[in-house]
Amino acid sequence: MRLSGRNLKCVRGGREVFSGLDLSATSGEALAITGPNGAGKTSLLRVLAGLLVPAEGVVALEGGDAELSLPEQAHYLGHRDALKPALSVAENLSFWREFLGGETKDAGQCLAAVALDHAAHLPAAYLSAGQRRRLSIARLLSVRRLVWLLDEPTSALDAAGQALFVGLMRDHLAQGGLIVAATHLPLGIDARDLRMGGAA
Ligand SMILES: Nc1ncnc2c1ncn2[C@@H]1O[C@H](COP(=O)(O)OP(=O)(O)OP(=O)(O)O)[C@@H](O)[C@H]1O
Repeated sequence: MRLSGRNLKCVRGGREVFSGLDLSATSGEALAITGPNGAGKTSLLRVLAGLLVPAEGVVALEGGDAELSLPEQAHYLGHRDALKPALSVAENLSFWREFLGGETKDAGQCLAAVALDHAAHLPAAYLSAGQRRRLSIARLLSVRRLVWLLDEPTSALDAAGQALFVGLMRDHLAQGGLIVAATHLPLGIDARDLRMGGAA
């Protein structure tokens, strides 16, 4: 499987954020998108996730499921956690499993994998920032999708949470997944670097 972007151009608010951008990542590989604030890292991830239409260029996924679009085969983890505060931890995960569909893994195991099983019945509104992040990561585990598009995935995670996430990313790559992650911090796994320019 290979995710690629060719000659991508992104315009936001009438201003060009990037242009002529090429990238690729294959199964088992991680690509770290780095660069200063405002360089366009989030914008690029949103283009790959199908949430923003590029002004020029194409995004393609080769070797995936021909019957599904790229967004249907990708998890997009934004830098804000997409959680419903009134629902419990377990209910949030159930919501995502129903919404995303496809092959799922046992919810209890996924919560245990991010060390949140003890909080399954707690409303998401009561979670700390790091716990919210862990619950968002549980979504990646809960519904099997091979492409992980991650925006600052380790933000708010403590040292134990970061170590745990490194293990989960390694497992994902070993199982044929691929990762594209925008980050200001080292990901903790072997990754190719895509450096974006631009000023804050
Ligand atoms: N909805 C929008 N309308 C207009 N401009 C926007 C919009 N969203 C983002 N931008 C602009 O696009 C540029 C790139 O933003 P983006 O969030 O992609 O950068 P980034 O590299 O992820 O930054 P950071 O490291 O701060 O997260 C910035 O100049 C930003 O102000």
